[in-house]
Amino acid sequence: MSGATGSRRVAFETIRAVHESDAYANLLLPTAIRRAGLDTADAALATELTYGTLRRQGTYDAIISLASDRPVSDIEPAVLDAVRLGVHQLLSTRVASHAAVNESVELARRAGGRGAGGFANAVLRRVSRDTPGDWLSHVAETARSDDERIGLVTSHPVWIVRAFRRALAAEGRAGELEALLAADNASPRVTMAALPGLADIPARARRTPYSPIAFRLASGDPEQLVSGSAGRRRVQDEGSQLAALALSRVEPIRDGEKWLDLCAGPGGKTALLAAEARIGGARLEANEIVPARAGLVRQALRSVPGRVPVSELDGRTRAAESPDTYDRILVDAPCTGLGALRRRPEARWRKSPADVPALTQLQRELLTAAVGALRPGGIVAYVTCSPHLAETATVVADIHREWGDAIEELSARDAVTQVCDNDPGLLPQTDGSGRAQLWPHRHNTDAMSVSLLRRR
Ligand SMILES: C[S@@+](CC[C@H](N)C(=O)[O-])C[C@H]1O[C@@H](n2cnc3c(N)ncnc32)[C@H](O)[C@@H]1O
Repeated sequence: MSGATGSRRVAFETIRAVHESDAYANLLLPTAIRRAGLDTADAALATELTYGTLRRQGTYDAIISLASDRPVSDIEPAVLDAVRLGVHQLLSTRVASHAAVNESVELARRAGGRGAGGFANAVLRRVSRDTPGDWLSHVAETARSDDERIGLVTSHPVWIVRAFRRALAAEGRAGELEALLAADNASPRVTMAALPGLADIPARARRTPYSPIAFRLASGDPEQLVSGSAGRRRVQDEGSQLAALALSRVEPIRDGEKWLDLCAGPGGKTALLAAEARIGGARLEANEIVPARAGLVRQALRSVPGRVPVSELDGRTRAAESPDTYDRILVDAPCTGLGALRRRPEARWRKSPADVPALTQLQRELLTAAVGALRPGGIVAYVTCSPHLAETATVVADIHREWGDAIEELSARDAVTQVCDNDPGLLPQTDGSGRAQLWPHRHNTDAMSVSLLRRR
């Protein structure tokens, strides 16, 4: 199977797996594309259809509900996915309408029989009669509040709209909310890192504005570059690079320093810290609670000469076992991941506000355990791939309350800025903290938050 039909089938089956078995599109898609034997152009189409349909599902469901005159919860899930895929092609791609409709009708018919095909046909023909702009207006009219309108039009759950607005307001930029939400709906370019001291940025690559080790390929397959360099050139978001470098370069490394990466899986930042430690003469250790992910950390570390022990413990226990030991600790905490919605198309529909309290409790416990494992003078970087204030500013404020004068906050904004090739223009936080917040719409990175705390 190949061609546009093959692309649509791969997209449909991937979307089904995401909804049926909680699969991750970014993990499933490469295998599905390989199995279907898609060429580069068809693989790109399959990727766009899968990611676009999943990202914009909130908006499309509102449109389908209007066009079919029934709530989407009343539509058989496989048929609904076929219709969503059709709506995406009609409203957000240049795919010819007849192809979008006919192939989605066929997918719906195969999934649910002749009646389902007829239903999909009626809904998609109704959708094809209005422009994308008209549909956004129709959907906006159904909203009961301004936040709901923004959520429906930009395809974000309302709680995420609100969390983002608060995080932007914490630097006086609530007015950037719609730009941020729009950035979440665009496909990010693949960013790579050349591990310091082990690989150079390839001559044909384009530099990115901030990280001194980051680049993007104008053409070619990033995975080939990764395997061809034995992992010394790696795929890594520029924000993740800056978070790790902020810790490793916040001050000169003294020979023999002890470093710990407490929540290391799958090991992207561990590999970078290992390369930095190797240059500066520090000794890195890593820890990851999930054994399979600890395996990925070991794999990532193969690209860096030298031994980095990887333990598989709860980070709270791991840190508590080594009081007053480390000079630098990275706590890249488990979080909602709201800062990486561009790259994980289904993520916004998987998390809920109910997930936040348990995560923030764990984040506080990991961070306080890490502070306890620092030597006097040692520094912990508390990093989240989320701008949600409950996971960022509030966790750090709680740790300040707990540790009082025993810790001081360093300026993570200065530390990140110092590392950058160009000034990222990181904005001060209204809470007066030194926290650095990166943003997809401003920096073209994930929305990483970095705080640096020194133990006195
Ligand atoms: C945000 S990810 C870390 C990403 C990683 N630093 C990188 O750059 O590749 C957080 C990790 O923490 C792990 N984790 C969750 N709970 C943990 C705990 N209690 N102790 C240690 N690790 C934990 C998760 O399995 C996950 O791999």
